[in-house]
Amino acid sequence: MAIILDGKTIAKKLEAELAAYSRIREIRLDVILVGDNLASATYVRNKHRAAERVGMQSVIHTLPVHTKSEEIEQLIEELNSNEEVDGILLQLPLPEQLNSEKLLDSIHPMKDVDVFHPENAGLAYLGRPRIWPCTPSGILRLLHEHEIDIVGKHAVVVGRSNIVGKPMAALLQHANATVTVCHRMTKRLQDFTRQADILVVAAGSPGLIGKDDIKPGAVVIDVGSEFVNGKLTGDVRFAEVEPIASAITPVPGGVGPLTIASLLSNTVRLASLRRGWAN
Ligand SMILES: Nc1nc(=O)c2c([nH]1)NC[C@@H]1CN(c3ccc(C(=O)N[C@@H](CCC(=O)O)C(=O)O)cc3)C=[N+]21
Repeated sequence: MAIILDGKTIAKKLEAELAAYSRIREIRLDVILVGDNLASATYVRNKHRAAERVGMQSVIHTLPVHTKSEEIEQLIEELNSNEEVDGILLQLPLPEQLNSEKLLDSIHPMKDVDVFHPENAGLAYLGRPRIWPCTPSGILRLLHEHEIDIVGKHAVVVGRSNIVGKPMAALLQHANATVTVCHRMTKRLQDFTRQADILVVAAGSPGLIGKDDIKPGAVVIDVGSEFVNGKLTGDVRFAEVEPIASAITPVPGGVGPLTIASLLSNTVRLASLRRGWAN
């Protein structure tokens, strides 16, 4: 029987802290959503609602699927130079005609809430973070709130994306874990995952991890969130892993809500750095 790491409850707690701050300062997050990807629309709506709950201004720019790169660049340019805008998030994935890297690079580093800009990523990887990407920082908060010790533990991260896997590994290392990173080319994945005291699965591969892939007593963090037959499905087969793990996140209700709370928190942080409110 594992402890269920309830992301919703901790997200609420984080939101309460942020709401207290939003009462003193006006903070604004702008989200750009291109195309009509159903999952993206859901996540963007969740972000908008969370921002409203904490009293933050949230503006969503919904653009049609065939929008030209130049139009998005122009919008980003406007938001970059608009003093009222504290954070800019370009929702991924983008339609295939668009160059994500180029567009993400054009977001001003002081408004880059996702930590995609090389300057922010570089600072974070050097251990001098302005902010950490939303999902990794949410996961660290989750571990911290449940008093799960990280120091000296073997953390295994499955996935090496710029938004989750890479920064997750860096952040765990920063928190003094011993870190192994696995990915789709890893041979004998199970040999690695079975050694994990803390297993973070961010492969985007529904049901990838089962009971034979974990060490009894492991802490299992499931970052997977794919719609399978209309149902949000994680990378971990929860029902079979839960009895063996010591703690596990559910999907939904685990990492997702904390990712959003961290997004709001990152927006506040960048606002205070940019506007000189930082203490
Ligand atoms: N530039 C960018 N930044 C992102 O951070 C980003 C992105 N693009 N593209 C897509 C992924 C995915 N992502 C999620 C956010 C919230 C939930 C979430 O709220 N999940 C809820 C439930 C979702 C639902 O209502 O069905 C939960 O797990 O309980 C999930 C996934 C952010 N992403």
